[in-house]
Amino acid sequence: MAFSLFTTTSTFSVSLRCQARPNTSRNRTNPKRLSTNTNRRSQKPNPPQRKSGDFRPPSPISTAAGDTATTFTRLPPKDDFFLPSLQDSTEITLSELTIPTPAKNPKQELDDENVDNVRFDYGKFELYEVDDDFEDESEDDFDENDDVDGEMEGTGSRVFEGSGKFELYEVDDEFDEDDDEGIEMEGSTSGIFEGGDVFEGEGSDIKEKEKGLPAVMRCFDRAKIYVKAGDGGNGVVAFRREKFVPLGGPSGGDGGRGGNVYVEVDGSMNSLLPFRQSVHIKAGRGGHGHGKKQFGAKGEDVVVKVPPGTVIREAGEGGIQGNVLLELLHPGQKALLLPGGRGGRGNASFKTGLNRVPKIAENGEEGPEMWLDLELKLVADVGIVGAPNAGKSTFLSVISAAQPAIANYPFTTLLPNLGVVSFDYDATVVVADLPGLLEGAHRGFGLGHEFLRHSERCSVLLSVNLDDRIEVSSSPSNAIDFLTLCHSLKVHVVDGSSPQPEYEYEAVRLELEMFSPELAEKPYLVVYNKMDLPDAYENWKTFRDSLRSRGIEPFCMSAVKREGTHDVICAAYELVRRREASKEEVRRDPVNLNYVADMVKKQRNAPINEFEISHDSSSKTWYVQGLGLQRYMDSDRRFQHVLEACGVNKSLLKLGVKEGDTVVVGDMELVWHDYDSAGSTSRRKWSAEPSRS
Ligand SMILES: Nc1nc2c(ncn2[C@@H]2O[C@H](COP(=O)(O)OP(=O)(O)OP(=O)(O)O)[C@@H](O)[C@H]2O)c(=O)[nH]1
Ligand SMILES: [Mg+2]
Repeated sequence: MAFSLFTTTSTFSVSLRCQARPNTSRNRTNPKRLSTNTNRRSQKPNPPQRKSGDFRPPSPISTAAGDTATTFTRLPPKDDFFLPSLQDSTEITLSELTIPTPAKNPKQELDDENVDNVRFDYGKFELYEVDDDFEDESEDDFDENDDVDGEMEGTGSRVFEGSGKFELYEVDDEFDEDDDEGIEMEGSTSGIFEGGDVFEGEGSDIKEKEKGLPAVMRCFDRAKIYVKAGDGGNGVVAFRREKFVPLGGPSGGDGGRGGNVYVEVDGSMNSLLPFRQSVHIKAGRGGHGHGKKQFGAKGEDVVVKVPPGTVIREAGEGGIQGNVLLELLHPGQKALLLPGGRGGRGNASFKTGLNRVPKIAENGEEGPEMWLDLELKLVADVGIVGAPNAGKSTFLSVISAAQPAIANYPFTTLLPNLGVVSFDYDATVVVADLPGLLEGAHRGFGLGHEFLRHSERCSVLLSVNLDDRIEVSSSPSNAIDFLTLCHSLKVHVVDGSSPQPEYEYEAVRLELEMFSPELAEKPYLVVYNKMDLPDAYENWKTFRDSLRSRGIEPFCMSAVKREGTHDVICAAYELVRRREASKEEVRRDPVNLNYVADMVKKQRNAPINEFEISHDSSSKTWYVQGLGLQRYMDSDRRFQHVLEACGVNKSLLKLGVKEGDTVVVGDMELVWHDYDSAGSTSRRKWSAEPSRS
């Protein structure tokens, strides 16, 4: 009985990527075309020459002597600039409000078409290497079966090392991503340029809207990166050759292990912005072994620095989120994410009493690789929520040294502001002032989900009520996403001067609940603001009674006059402290941050005699699956011994394998031959056969 080796086709994803490249784009016909354009663009255009007869506008300011004076333009004050109608109107519903889009400059009325044009549309880009000798496509004999392994390495490492030549070209929109493994590169680059919206599982309309936001308004709180641990170096076959040392024996050293990929929390980071630039992160590969029993060098480790509050997931597909791998909250936390591949053994390691001249060596193990989705959730103890214009930023500016923008129009705050409130030497509370919430925030209205998500981590939410011109028709908008970032508390600020403060309070609350019931369950304080205004002062009692009837004791304050603010923040601190104390018990179990690496190691060390066999009778194929078996697939001869030793052959025979059946083990296809010649009863013979086309 014997297996004959059939094929050992490697199925690295990257190999496909390389194969499909020549057919992908029309630009392939002349890959240097865009680089030429780039050069051209870098040449400054000549300024238009004024002809003698050109109209020259009269100078707006002229001195008596007739000299032209310099003129300066000043922007109108903010109050005039944004939603001027608010100043006069008596009642406006929040649902009627829209966020000021940067493209919509009141001075430059743009129709919808123009607005679209103004948006930041970076298109899709793909990077590929340009061959120096590449002149004409007809001469390009691209052989798909070329050493793919080598190309894969070259492409990856050169991206980061800056060597080699790369060109940026635009990819056709109709380009079918499924046909080409280049998707990997493309996916990453679009991840760079389009921020997090690509990876969200939200409605397409929301994605559209986010694309329109300029970079400063988008939070860089999502990123998609590719990490790869280094491959192990190969072991070598070498023999000691020295004068006066006859038959020196095997001396091939082992390969070095590949570099590890670590993830570390860097307290000085507050966004995932750095991952716009570097998406592919690879650890170094281990050095190969050498003669004289010299071991290869270890591959260089890489440490991926992330801000506190980063959640790391396996990259999801088709809008489905992958599993959470790690949640890194505290500065200094460091996790081993992917361990480098083990170095292969050199022939010196195979020397035994029976085989004193081994001529085999192992290849290094491949380093594991994966795409990761990173998501940053701000870590604050207290989140301040409320309808727009309630006075949230004013409150933060009073209780901390933070200086957020404050103005009398909604959506002054577009990104959360963090402030640290110090009570004592070691007692501090981090407070996040979140953008205002509007009706529909839980569906992404306003700045919607982006902000709600961040509020999840706040311990306590403070809620500020407004009173003035704004009536909240039914719910909040922006801040909800950021609330996810606040640890344990929210302070709900209500504008006391709004016509119906209770209604506003209810609307914000409802929006929080609709976004996440967990979020709504977090402890919160309700603060009635703008008590210095007569309307607010009058409405206070009604508001208080209405909340008391529901078992909530609201606070009142005037943030502008700094009255009542101290009580609020002290109460918030007390709540945070209590919550932290209750959390201590939960934290007793130390979190194993290296469990991903442990899983990878476990898979590597899987015993070879654990395997499963399945049979497809229609194609007469047997499938053998076993993680441990795959370790030995580098050497054909040895692999067949392994199959024998670990009992795969016996099991197949028991199950009824027949002459000519195909046996698939991992990437290898083998053909089963019954070999039972007289005189060699127990010996099995293996013969290699040409691979199947
Ligand atoms: N009279 C009075 N006005 C206040 C008080 N607190 C805030 N304001 C005013 O209310 C307006 C809005 O204040 P902000 O702090 O920007 O409100 P916000 O809740 O942060 O608003 P958004 O960021 O747009 O959601 C500003 O003009 C403040 O001066 C207060 O206690 N009394
Ligand atoms: Mg604000």
